[in-house]
Amino acid sequence: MIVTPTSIPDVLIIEPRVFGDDRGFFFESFNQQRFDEAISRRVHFVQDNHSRSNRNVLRGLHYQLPPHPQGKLVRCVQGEVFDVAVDLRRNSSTFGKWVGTLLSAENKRQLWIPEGFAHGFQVVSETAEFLYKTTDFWHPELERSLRWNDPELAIAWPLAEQPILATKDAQAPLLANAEF
Ligand SMILES: Cc1cn([C@H]2C[C@H](O)[C@@H](COP(=O)(O)OP(=O)(O)O[C@H]3O[C@H](C)C(=O)[C@H](O)[C@H]3O)O2)c(=O)[nH]c1=O
Repeated sequence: MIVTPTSIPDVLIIEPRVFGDDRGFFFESFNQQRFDEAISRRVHFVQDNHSRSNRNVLRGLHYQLPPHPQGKLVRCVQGEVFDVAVDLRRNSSTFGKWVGTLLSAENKRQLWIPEGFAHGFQVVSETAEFLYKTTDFWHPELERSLRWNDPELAIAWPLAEQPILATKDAQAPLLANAEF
């Protein structure tokens, strides 16, 4: 697999080695040993999630507060999404900065988003199915949202029209007022 740091070095793009033949394709979507080597630490995923969304749905930006922040290994297995991570680590030189990349069934790319980041995606295909592994369990009492179109973040979402949002995301606080 090819591991490429993004402009926020701890956020990694992972491209698996895909084996194609006249039957189709095979690839290892997760290998504990190779993943730990890629991020230079032992990671223990405890939960797998799967969501399906229609075009222009924007899920996020979400994160969990300490003591249960979630690291996420995300991928798109049908359709295509623009996936975004925002650095909320107070002592980080890239605090408040974001990175984004297109994840699709076609490119089979994955994004590793460490603990301390807000995460979200916008669907750019007719539908998209999104899978991700998390390093801690869901703690709804610690879950927080960050406004997707906060001018301070200035995330370059790909679709111009108003996205389809959950109420909690439409009403999410700006970074200046967020709790983290
Ligand atoms: C996150 C989560 C949710 N739920 C339940 C709670 C709701 O009844 C239902 C939908 O939850 P929500 O609207 O929060 O789903 P998303 O908007 O896709 O949330 C996710 O969106 C962004 C992209 C993320 O990175 C987060 O992991 C996650 O917050 O699933 C669970 O039962 N377990 C869970 O781990």
